[in-house]
Amino acid sequence: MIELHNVAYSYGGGELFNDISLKLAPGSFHFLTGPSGVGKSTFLKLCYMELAATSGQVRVFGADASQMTRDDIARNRRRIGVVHQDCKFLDHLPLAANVALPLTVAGRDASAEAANLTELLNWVGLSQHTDALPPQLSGGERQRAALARAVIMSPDVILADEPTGNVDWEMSQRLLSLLVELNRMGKTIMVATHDLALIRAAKAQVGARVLRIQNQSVQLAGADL
Ligand SMILES: Nc1ncnc2c1ncn2[C@@H]1O[C@H](COP(=O)(O)OP(=O)(O)OP(=O)(O)O)[C@@H](O)[C@H]1O
Repeated sequence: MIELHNVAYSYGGGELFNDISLKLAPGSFHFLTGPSGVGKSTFLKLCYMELAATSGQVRVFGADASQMTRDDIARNRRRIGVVHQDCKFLDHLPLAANVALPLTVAGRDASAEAANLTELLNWVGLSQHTDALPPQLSGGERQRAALARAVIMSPDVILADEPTGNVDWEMSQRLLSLLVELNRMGKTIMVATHDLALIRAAKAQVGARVLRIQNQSVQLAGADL
């Protein structure tokens, strides 16, 4: 699905990553961990082609990201659902319209897919809040709305950046179970988190692998977690 071959990345100062090689196989579930500032968000951005590798090759759905046109990148990105760390919404639009936004942006008729939208909002437990404006939602509701927005285009891959960052344990378990359910449906998942308790809880439910960023590299963590 997503492959990195000898990838390095630098924002202009020192190298953040050096010589990373990794494959995200279809249907896999990975956690990406490491201390704050180590490069988890940057790594995800390389995977969804928000950033281009300084050297080496990122291959997304079989194609070299550096050779893709802007249209290719846009088309391939629709197959990747991203849950951003800060989950921004358009505050003047109700929740349902915010979740449906990727459909609208892709030129699809959101009203024709209203049944799917209703089902999706129900799945994340937000059917009572469809008309609420984003500022009226709690942290956990916003995170679940962000997850719904990330999956509305039926992506093959879901990349989530600290999806449980600002929620309590019960809500983080609920978000985790939604991600596990998506994985069971065949989606490839990568979750960046520094929450080791969440990783342990997930390992009891799903065959997740844990990648740790350290020494400018990404390594498979052992069973010590
Ligand atoms: N646009 C940017 N320009 C320059 N440096 C940046 C930029 N974005 C991030 N960085 C730096 O790159 C490093 C990695 O940042 P990144 O956000 O990827 O880390 P992270 O592991 O996701 O952190 P956190 O867990 O705190 O979200 C940090 O030192 C950060 O300051």
